[in-house]
Amino acid sequence: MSDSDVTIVAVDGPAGSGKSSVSKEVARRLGYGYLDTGAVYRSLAWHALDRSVDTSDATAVLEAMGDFDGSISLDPDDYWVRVGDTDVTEAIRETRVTEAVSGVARVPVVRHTVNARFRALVADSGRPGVVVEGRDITTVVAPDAPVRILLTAAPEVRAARRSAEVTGQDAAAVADSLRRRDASDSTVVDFMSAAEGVEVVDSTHLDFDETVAAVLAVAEKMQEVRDAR
Ligand SMILES: Nc1ncnc2c1ncn2[C@@H]1O[C@H](COP(=O)(O)OP(=O)(O)OP(=O)(O)O)[C@@H](O)[C@H]1O
Ligand SMILES: Nc1ccn([C@@H]2O[C@H](COP(=O)(O)O)[C@@H](O)[C@H]2O)c(=O)n1
Repeated sequence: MSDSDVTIVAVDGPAGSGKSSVSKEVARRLGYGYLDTGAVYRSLAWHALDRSVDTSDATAVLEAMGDFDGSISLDPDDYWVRVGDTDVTEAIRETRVTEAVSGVARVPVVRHTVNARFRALVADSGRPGVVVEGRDITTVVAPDAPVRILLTAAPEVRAARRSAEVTGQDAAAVADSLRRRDASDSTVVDFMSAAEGVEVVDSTHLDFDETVAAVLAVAEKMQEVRDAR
């Protein structure tokens, strides 16, 4: 990714830390594209479930990947995710997909394949920069990005924010779901602590606008440091 002229703002963090909503707004403010890498893993999980594949079976997941025809918009103002001709933007947020996605994401060949896709999407974005968010963007997908941020918030705050948007699910169930997904995902990549050179933005005591401002300030500072070298 470092060969591309496109500036990358890499944002990682645990489930519900605000990566998608904050990164999308940061992309708008910077005039950048926005790449939601979790949505790509989710669309692959949706596709596997659509094929009635057992997503804990790595061989079956790989087979399902063979005819996966996914696409994603990098426009923060016109965001969509598709599998073939089917718009799955909403469907990939369903609980059944959320529960299955970690199984898909733990398959090494899957990760390798989608990472190559992420790099191509950024390089071909036609934008001066792209905010790329996920779990391993600062460490694996774009370790040389000029801006690398770990976006965190206390577990109970993340659970409260997520349960406020999920109607019909109690707060304890939401907290448990976030905890289980983080535990499972953490066995594959470390996104709970910042790698060397990665700046932490902790939004526990920040509202949404303050968090966007904090990320923009860190991005500006890191970009200046890089430019001064
Ligand atoms: N600083 C903040 N203050 C208040 N609410 C916030 C803040 N940051 C994010 N939110 C809200 O928290 C919820 C979770 O955010 P978001 O979906 O962006 O997280 P995420 O890290 O992308 O989650 P996931 O990993 O599950 O996809 C959303 O409702 C979002 O609007
Ligand atoms: N870089 C990434 C991004 C995501 N994942 C996996 O996808 C799941 C969904 O991601 P969200 O950001 O939409 O919550 C996530 O739980 C991981 O299993 C990943 O492995 N690497």
